[in-house]
Amino acid sequence: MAIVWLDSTKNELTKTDWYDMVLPRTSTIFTRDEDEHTARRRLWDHALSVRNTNNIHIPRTLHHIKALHEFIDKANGEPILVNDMMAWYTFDAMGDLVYGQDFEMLKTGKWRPVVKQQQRALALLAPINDTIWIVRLAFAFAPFYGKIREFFKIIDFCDQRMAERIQSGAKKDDLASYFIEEYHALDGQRSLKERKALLSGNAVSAVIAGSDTTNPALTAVSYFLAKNPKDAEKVYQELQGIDVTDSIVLANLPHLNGVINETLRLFPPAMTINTRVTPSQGLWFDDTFIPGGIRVVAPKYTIMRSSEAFEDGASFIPERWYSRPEMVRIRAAFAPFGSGHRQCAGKHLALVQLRLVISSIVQKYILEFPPGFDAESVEKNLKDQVTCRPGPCWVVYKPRVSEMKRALDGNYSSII
Ligand code: HEM
Repeated sequence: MAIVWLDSTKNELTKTDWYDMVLPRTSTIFTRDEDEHTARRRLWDHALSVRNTNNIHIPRTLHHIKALHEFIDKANGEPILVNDMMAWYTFDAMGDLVYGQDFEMLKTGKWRPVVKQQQRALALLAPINDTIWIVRLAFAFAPFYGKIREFFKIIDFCDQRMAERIQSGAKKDDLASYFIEEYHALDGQRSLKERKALLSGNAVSAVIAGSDTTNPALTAVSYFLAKNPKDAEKVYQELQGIDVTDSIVLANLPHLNGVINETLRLFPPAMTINTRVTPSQGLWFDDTFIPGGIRVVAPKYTIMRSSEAFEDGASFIPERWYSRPEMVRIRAAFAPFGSGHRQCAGKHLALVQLRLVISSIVQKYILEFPPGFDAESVEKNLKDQVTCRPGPCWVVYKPRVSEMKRALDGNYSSII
């Protein structure tokens, strides 16, 4: 299976020049050197370990989930543009996780200009993803030109937050503390310039890799829940009598996790980005010889919808993940987080966040599309812009209490 082969330690595929995009900055995601990757990855595996995620990062997230509910309540039943709301939630939560600083977009209900600019810059970069040398040239010779300047602003923004974080000297349990520790630990082994590039690369990787992926996943799951009320109801039934802040219990709810898997399968946040290049001597993939220096990609969007791997692959069927396993023909084809030694370092954090946010929302609200809204447009307008961008998705969140009250009122009036 191509997805697994791409990052198998058994072959010598390496990352393409796409990963040079933010040079001289580097990090576990941006380095193309395998030994350097192993060394840098250790820090991320430690920082985002299951233990740290459950004990440190997730308790911080609960505060942002509360802000998300307050935002929904403020809308008072008016349609909400889910794409914006989830972008604000994920950037606020990642700002806190990385720097111990809430970006407060949910609270203000407004974009931080720098985050909006970064999204626009990624949209611009998308069509020239495979010719990253054009982007590098533009970065080198026209850094102050329009959209390119916008891309740099998010980097400057992350660097400024990191500088503030270092200056404050505070000992915090955020991700920055791990990056700063590494910065100091490499003193004497690496030049100051290299250490600064690593510090900056780590901060940018954390904010972008952590937010721009969880954000489309949460938008897409809201779309599927509004589109498939029976599935939302099944999740609601599973949540009866359980503590929706208990991430261990949530990990074992079959329909909730089926909904998440189906969302990540049909709208994979990283649709095609992980490109690799073949070694100079070339290599075999099954019976196909691929010469050296060729870029290869296993596009998740296409593979995860294929009928070879999934029966009725284009349909949203959460049951295939628990009661209808015959509908998953090739299990290894499901790899929204990548696979092997380069797979997502934040997989556990992302899954726990998705389970917490979705279950807390389903427990409290019924999701519906506003009258006249063309729901199919969310999928029709889906774009691959480094990460996945669902089309604008408008949803009304009806509090379940008022639903219950309406039903009761109805009963009373029929009795009277
Ligand atoms: C639903 C959410 C997420 C999805 C689907 C996802 C998916 C992926 C994928 C496919 C890769 C491989 C990219 C490549 O090789 O080019 C990756 C790498 C990575 N992700 Fe995620 N990600 C998610 C959330 C997160 C979160 C919350 C973090 C936390 C900061 C994170 C941090 C990283 C890092 C550091 C890497 C680089 C790993 C390495 O090369 O060693 N991701 N992610």
